Amino acid sequence: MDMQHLADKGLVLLGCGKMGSAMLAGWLKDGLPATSVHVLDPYPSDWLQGTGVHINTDLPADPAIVLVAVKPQMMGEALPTLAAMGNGNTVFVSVAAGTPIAQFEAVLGEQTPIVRAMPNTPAAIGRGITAIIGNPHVSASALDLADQLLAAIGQVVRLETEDQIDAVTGVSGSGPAYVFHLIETLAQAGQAQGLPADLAMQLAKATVGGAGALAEVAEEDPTQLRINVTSPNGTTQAALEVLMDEGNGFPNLLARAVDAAVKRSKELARG
Ligand SMILES: NC(=O)C1=CN([C@@H]2O[C@H](COP(=O)(O)OP(=O)(O)OC[C@H]3O[C@@H](n4cnc5c(N)ncnc54)[C@H](O)[C@@H]3O)[C@@H](O)[C@H]2O)C=CC1
Ligand SMILES: O=C(O)[C@@H]1CCC=N1
Repeated sequence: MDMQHLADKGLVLLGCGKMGSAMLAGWLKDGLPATSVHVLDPYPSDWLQGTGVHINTDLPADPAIVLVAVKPQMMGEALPTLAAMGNGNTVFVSVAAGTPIAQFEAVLGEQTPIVRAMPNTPAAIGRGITAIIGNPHVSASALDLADQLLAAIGQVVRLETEDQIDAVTGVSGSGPAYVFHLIETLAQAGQAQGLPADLAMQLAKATVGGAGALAEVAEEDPTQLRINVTSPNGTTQAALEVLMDEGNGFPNLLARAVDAAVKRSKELARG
C-alpha cells in the first residue's frame, strides 16, 4: 500500500475542524490530489471550501483510509454512517481522544483495520507529534501508510500497547496548551514587573520558542541546557528555587496537571 494507492482509492475525512484541517493542509501541501479527498462535515469552513476537495458528496465504496477527526462526543452519531465500509480493506484512522479501538470495532465490525492516533496542534505548521497503534487487522503496509499520512504533519511514534495512549494524550496531545499557558503567564509576570504588554509577550514567545528549538537540536539534554543558563548564585538560580519547590513547584504542579488529563482520557473511554 502506498500514496498512489491512496490517491487512486480515495481518502475520507470525517470531521474537518482544527485537527482535520491541520492534517488536510499537510497532505495537500505534500501533493495528495484534492480530488482524491472526500470530507464529511456539517459545517465546512471557508478554507475547506477553497481547497477543491469533495465536501459532503457521495463517497467511494472502499476508500484506502477513513480518517476520523470528530469530537469523541459526536462519535456515536457520526461513525455509524460509515459502517458499510467496515470489515473490509478500508483502514480507519482515528485521532479522537479517549475513544478506544474496541468502540470502533463494535460499530464498524470486529474485522475492521483500525489505527488509533493521538496528534497535537503544532501539526498546523508541520511540527506536530503523533503516536499510533493499530489493531491486529492492520497490516504492516497499512500501518506504514497511516504513518506516512501522519508524517505530513510532523513526527510519528509507534506505541507498544493501546493503554499508553492515555499518558501520551496527557503529555503531547494536551501538552501544547500547557506551553501556551506558560507563554501567557510568563508574559503576565513580565508585565507585572513593569514591561509593556506587547514587549512582555514578544519576550515570552521568543523565549519559549527558542528554548524549545534549542532543546530539540542541541546535543546536551534539557537538564544540561538548564544548567548552562544557571550561573551560581545568579538570577536563574533564584527563580529555579521557586519553580523547583517540592510542594508547590513545577514538578508537582505539572505531574498533577498531566495526571488530570490522563484521568479524563480514561473517563472519556468509559463513555
Ligand atoms: N484540538 C486538539 O489539540 C486535539 C484534538 N484531538 C482530537 O481530534 C478530534 C477533533 O478535535 P478538533 O479538531 O479540535 O475539534 P473541532 O470541533 O475543531 O472539529 C470537529 C469537527 O467535526 C465536525 N462534526 C461534528 N459533527 C459531525 C458529524 N456528525 N459528521 C462529521 N463531522 C462532524 C464539526 O463541524 C467540526 O468541524 C477530537 O476527537 C479530539 O479529541 C486530538 C489531539 C489534539
Ligand atoms: O482536550 C482534548 O480533549 C483534546 C485531546 C488532546 C488535546 N485536545
